[in-house]
Amino acid sequence: MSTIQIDHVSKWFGHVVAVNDVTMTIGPGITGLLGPNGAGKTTLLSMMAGFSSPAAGTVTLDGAPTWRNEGIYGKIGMVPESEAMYDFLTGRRFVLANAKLHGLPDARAAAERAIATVEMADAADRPIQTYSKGMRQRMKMAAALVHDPAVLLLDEPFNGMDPRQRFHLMDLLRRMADDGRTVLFSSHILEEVEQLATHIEVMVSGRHAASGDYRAIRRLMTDRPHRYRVRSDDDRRLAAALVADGGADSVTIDDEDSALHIQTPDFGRFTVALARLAADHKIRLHDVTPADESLESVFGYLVQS
Ligand SMILES: Nc1ncnc2c1ncn2[C@@H]1O[C@H](COP(=O)(O)OP(=O)(O)OP(=O)(O)O)[C@@H](O)[C@H]1O
Repeated sequence: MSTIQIDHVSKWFGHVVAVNDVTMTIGPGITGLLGPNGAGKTTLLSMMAGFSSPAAGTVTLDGAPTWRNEGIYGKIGMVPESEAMYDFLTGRRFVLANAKLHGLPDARAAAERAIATVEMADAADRPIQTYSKGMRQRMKMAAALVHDPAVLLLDEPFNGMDPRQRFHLMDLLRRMADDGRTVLFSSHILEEVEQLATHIEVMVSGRHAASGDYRAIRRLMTDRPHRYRVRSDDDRRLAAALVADGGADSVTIDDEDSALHIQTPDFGRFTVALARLAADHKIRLHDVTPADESLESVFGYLVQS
């Protein structure tokens, strides 16, 4: 089991601060590195992989610096976003070349194993230029997995994939994580991260904006309004009670949806008040659903702040 520690890391290109004093820990399981274009995700990944140096701070893998440390290449597999792949080679030769670069004792067997893992054996003798986007991505994965690394870093791996390819790659990454690997993938697509990651790190404009489970991130932002959808056996009486209580910014009765839509500045106080008011007025609550706990809205708040 491996852990990457990023400690007060900054990196700039001329006047552009790509990564600004970022500290985070990436452990086993699947972590989603989320942020809009230009947030600094690729720059951070390349420092984790040991491809570039931090201008300030340190990036370590299991305590050893990733920069200028050949030893870490045996532990990390990186799937870059770029499409460059020596298109004239067959998939098999491409993966085998990577196995040889790693100096593996039985490069051929390692390449075959990696190709089988990504389920590309049938297409392995075709030139890469004949592959679809999803097939290329899988061969890039095979090349990154050829030395059986403990850490897998993927830069925007789902870009340009159709839903079936996306599903396949998600399944593969879950299997990698189940084997105890540390898997980190970057994305600017909220839905991808929400579906796959057990842990999320959010970058906005080079800064580390949030960390953790996305619901927990949402709750941390207590100064933001929270929206709930509440269904009960008497929505009108419940709405009146909530308005009288004063804990909500707005209460709307949605007849079409047969629900109340409530916005409150303090979710902790609201959830306690809601249960108390329902009991006091003998109103049965059918369900209480946070209406804005999708990653999309979390991200929206973070980008605004
Ligand atoms: N080699 C470079 N030279 C100059 N500026 C760079 C270089 N690499 C990155 N940048 C700048 O650093 C910032 C962060 O870029 P980075 O590629 O790390 O972001 P990102 O979150 O990966 O975005 P994307 O999803 O668009 O790749 C951007 O403003 C980018 O223009």
